[in-house]
Amino acid sequence: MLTVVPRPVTVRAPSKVNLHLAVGDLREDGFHELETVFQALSLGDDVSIVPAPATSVTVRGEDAASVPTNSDNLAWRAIEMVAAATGHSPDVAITIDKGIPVAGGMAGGSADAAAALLAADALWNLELTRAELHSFAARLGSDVPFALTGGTAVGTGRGEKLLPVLSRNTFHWVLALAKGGLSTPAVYRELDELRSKGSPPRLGDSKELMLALASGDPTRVAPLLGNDLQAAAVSLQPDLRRTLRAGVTAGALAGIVSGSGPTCAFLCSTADAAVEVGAELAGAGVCRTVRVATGPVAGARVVPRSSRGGN
Ligand SMILES: C[C@](O)(CO)[C@H](O)COP(=O)(O)OP(=O)(O)OC[C@H]1O[C@@H](n2ccc(N)nc2=O)[C@H](O)[C@@H]1O
Ligand SMILES: Nc1ncnc2c1ncn2[C@@H]1O[C@H](COP(=O)(O)OP(=O)(O)OP(=O)(O)O)[C@@H](O)[C@H]1O
Repeated sequence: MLTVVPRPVTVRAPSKVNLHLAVGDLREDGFHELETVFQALSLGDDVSIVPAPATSVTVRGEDAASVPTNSDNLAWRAIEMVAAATGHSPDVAITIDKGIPVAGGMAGGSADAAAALLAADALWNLELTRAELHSFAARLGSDVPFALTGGTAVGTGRGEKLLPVLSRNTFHWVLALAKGGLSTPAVYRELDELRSKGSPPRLGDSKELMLALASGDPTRVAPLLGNDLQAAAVSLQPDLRRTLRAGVTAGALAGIVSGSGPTCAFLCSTADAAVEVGAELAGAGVCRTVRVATGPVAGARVVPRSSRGGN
């Protein structure tokens, strides 16, 4: 008798940088009201799922050891959520190939959650609508909806309400990965603390940035990059100040802390400039390692079997 061996489904999801992250006041539900402009970057994670006797998570890659392999993992939670809502068994083996730094402010866990949602949709032939996927995503985390949509988008609410932004050209980034991670809630708490003690400057709206993105000119975009969480991340990890300076000294157009940090993102004028800035930063001893990346890229996508290595 012929037994049908189920084929794994693999989904690739992007990381993100916040080009503009204006943090409003703390809401009653514990979240802050945001106005943010996200850009999806080419550094990504691959998440594969295949039916198995029980749910499990295996994580591969440089930062694998610091990622939970139980039901705390956001990919596991995504599978459980879709399974419960659609009457499927959540028994799948999940494999995550991490290219996104863990606890780095680049939405790695959120990317895995978004990838797992799409993988469940494909494995179980659910044909979920974009609205249904978005609703699952928003319940999993504020950054998860953007990992599904990708591109460049403005996020409001706690970051989950998205509208696409016109962005011409490909931008070239250097990412300086830090030695440790930063906890997102701790960084938001630190910002509240800084604001209770004084009046750190607050970003305005993102209108100028939108025009610069539409022009596609990185020299217009660079001076408009801004992140209200940067002061809080630097307060918790003062070494980041040195990293930010080193990137600009190395020739980047501008540098910012990515999201809640501690990854620093440097916008460069060309692909060649990014390689040069990356090499100089790597030699300056101001970070754990560097990566170059481009943006914007697409949101979470099923990887066709023909373009997968090995299986
Ligand atoms: C820093 C950013 O990455 C910028 O895009 C996001 O705001 C964080 O998004 P995330 O990691 O998906 O965060 P969530 O898992 O939704 O929330 C984690 C915690 O971060 C804080 N949080 C998050 C989003 C938000 N708008 N306000 C907040 O204060 C809250 O303490 C919350 O309990
Ligand atoms: N699949 C996952 N990948 C990475 N971390 C995960 C995952 N699932 C749960 N976590 C937990 O979430 C924490 C934050 O990890 P993550 O890489 O998502 O941070 P981040 O990139 O700073 O998030 P964000 O930018 O969305 O604030 C980790 O320390 C880890 O304990």
